[in-house]
Amino acid sequence: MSAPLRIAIAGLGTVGVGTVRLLAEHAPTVAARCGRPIEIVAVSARDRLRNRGCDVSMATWYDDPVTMAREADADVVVELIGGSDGVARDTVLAAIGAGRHVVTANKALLAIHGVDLARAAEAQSVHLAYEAAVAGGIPIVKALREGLAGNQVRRVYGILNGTCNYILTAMGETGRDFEDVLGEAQHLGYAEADPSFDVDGIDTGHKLALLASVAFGRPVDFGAVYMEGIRRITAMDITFAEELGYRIKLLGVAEETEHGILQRVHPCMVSQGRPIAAVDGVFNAVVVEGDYVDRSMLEGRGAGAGPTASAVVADLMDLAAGRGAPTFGVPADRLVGSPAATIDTHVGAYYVRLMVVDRPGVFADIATALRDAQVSMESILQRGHDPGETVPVVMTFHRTVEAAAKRALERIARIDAVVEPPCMIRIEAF
Ligand SMILES: NC(=O)C1=CN([C@@H]2O[C@H](COP(=O)(O)OP(=O)(O)OC[C@H]3O[C@@H](n4cnc5c(N)ncnc54)[C@H](O)[C@@H]3O)[C@@H](O)[C@H]2O)C=CC1
Ligand SMILES: N[C@@H](CC=O)C(=O)O
Ligand code: NA
Repeated sequence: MSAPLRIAIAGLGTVGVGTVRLLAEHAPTVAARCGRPIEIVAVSARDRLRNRGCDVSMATWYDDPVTMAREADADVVVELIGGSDGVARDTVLAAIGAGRHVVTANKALLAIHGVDLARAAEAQSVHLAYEAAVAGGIPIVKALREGLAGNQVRRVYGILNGTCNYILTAMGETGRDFEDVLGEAQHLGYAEADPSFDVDGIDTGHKLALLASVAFGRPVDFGAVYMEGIRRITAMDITFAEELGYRIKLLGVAEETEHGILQRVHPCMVSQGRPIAAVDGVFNAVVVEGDYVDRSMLEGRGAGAGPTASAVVADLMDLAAGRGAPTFGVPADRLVGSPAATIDTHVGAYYVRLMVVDRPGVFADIATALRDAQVSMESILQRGHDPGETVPVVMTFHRTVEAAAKRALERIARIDAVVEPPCMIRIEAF
């Protein structure tokens, strides 16, 4: 058996500890499968004395991960700290500068600096691998880069944030509202350090930008991702969605359109019959639509110590076996910038919930706003009849261009009897 692959781990939190445990527990199979053992030679975290329930006594301790990345006698630095800048970025740059491969779970870092880091890695002839950064344990980066590489991808979409899917599922099952379920989700170890990254769609946006780069062979373009989170979804919307035959999921969608590649993150209504509608709890799923494969879906746990460590170790095993690949599927200079479409060009159907004061003439005002914006209503229903009180009114719009739907909603929001900003959820045809 060849010499061990020596690794240095920066960050011993949820994912770092999961990785240490997996490597200890599966050491013989890992070594057998990649032809050499993987040995942890150095570690770094904030608190040296903390009991993490895993053994890192074989490794040299560094208080500073950047010094470790520069000086430790390691072939690979595993960055599991998090954050798009600061110490995580410095650690990765130091590792690359010292000629070491990098494995990371840090989607925020790669969504913002991915192309520059890929270029830096290529200049040093080292690899930058990040399977854990997108949909945790689901091997989607590898699937896109290798298994589906012969296809022209038309669309890639999925449930990419376990925290949001957990919250939406719990709201649906218990009838509780968003704020009630949020704290519970945060205790499970899935949430980002800043929970708004999860619930405002930013984490999904980071992952989508990486998927879109590999799927469409273009530079990572996080700035072009439209993002909307789940804060405005109520238990009432989930109940209405059920009645209409849908489930509400926070999806990231990257697709080819006549205006360019559109990357969008927002709550979606998906038909109850579609496999992705049944993906619940912390589970993620990614669907790839390609010209030859048609449709392929992968489902699995997108967060948590075990699933994320599974992806980190898979990347390490590739490196141990000499199977490095360009970060985004092709060398950074061969990624081709193509036009980015904006959300206003999106064409689809819409669910709209209004809270209105129940009085004569309101429906007529709504109908006028729709006529003026050239938006065609498919259905409308009012629950409850309580003259003078506020009641929900739910409408669905036929397929229309988003700019027109927005014009209609701006007009509707100005009607006196409409007492809250409308809640609009896009209905997906897939
Ligand atoms: N928790 C999860 O389920 C998943 C996390 N990720 C990503 O993995 C990365 C790590 O996430 P978690 O393990 O959840 O975070 P965590 O907060 O549990 O662990 C972070 C670790 O980094 C260390 N650290 C922070 N600042 C440091 C500094 N200045 N110097 C040295 N060490 C420092 C902390 O001491 C801690 O050990 C993040 O990029 C996250 O987005 C990706 C997929 C799933
Ligand atoms: N906060 C993320 C963790 C994995 O990337 C999530 O909830 O999915
Ligand atoms: Na993955």
